[in-house]
Amino acid sequence: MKQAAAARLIPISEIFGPTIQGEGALIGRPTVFVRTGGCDYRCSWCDTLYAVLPQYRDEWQPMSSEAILTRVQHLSGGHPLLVTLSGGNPAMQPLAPLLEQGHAQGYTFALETQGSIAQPWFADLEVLTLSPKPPSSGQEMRWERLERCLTAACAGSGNAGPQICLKIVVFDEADYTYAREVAARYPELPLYLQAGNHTPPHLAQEIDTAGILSRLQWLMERVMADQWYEVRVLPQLHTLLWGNRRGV
Ligand SMILES: C[S@@+](CC[C@H](N)C(=O)[O-])C[C@H]1O[C@@H](n2cnc3c(N)ncnc32)[C@H](O)[C@@H]1O
Ligand SMILES: Nc1nc2[nH]cc(C(=O)O)c2c(=O)[nH]1
Ligand code: SF4
Ligand SMILES: [Mg+2]
Repeated sequence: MKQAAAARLIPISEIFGPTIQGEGALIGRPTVFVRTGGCDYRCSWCDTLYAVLPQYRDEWQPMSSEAILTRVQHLSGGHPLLVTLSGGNPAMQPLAPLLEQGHAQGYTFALETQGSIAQPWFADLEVLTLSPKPPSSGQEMRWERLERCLTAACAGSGNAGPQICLKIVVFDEADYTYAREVAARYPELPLYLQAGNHTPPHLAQEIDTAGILSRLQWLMERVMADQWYEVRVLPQLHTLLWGNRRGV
């Protein structure tokens, strides 16, 4: 009995907000972030390695879904709002009870994941952001896994299923070509290009905002030159506002 309860605990790296969602389809939207610990990927430029690498495990707090929701309620002053689940890879965690309990109190949920692990509870989300990793990440693309995530999100019987969107980080021409391939495979899904931050904490002392903005400019010009008019091009707004600061 004790063990079953322990199995439902979720390793939490941080819970913070309300802040604005700095990325993708919901950019600018007030939200509280719940960041789970642990990831099945090791992207070369990951900006949240403290929620990825096992060496940080001691900093992750095992929490029940009730305790997570209590913290979210405290931060939001009891006003239901959008909760963004990120990580690490939050798809590794048993989040169905959190969604159920949060929904009962009026909270809505968006999830950020790379699309490597599918969960039946994807169907209970309001928004699912799939962020398949481009060549610069050093991770191998497994299309069948992304496909399984899409199937899981659409398989729910009780509701309409989440709004699904794709978000691809672009650093260079090879990443851009990859993004075009993703768009060609999934023409029906809204796709966001996100200019990469080449100066995450483990790679630089300080953020290079000017460098990020010139990549964003290159990316916009690249998209216009291709007359690619269905895509959306964005920076990480929180990075422009707060650099590599945690908890914002
Ligand atoms: C830290 S990840 C956590 C969720 C999940 N593991 C994922 O990758 O989608 C959240 C988002 O940040 C993006 N990201 C991570 N490092 C970045 C960087 N250096 N520059 C731009 N975006 C980055 C990821 O690609 C992902 O879209
Ligand atoms: N403000 C803000 N927006 C974000 N969008 C995605 C984030 C993430 O790390 O998953 C993030 C984050 O850490 N902060
Ligand atoms: S998948 Fe996400 S959290 Fe995991 S290493 Fe890559 S960017 Fe970081
Ligand atoms: Mg981030």
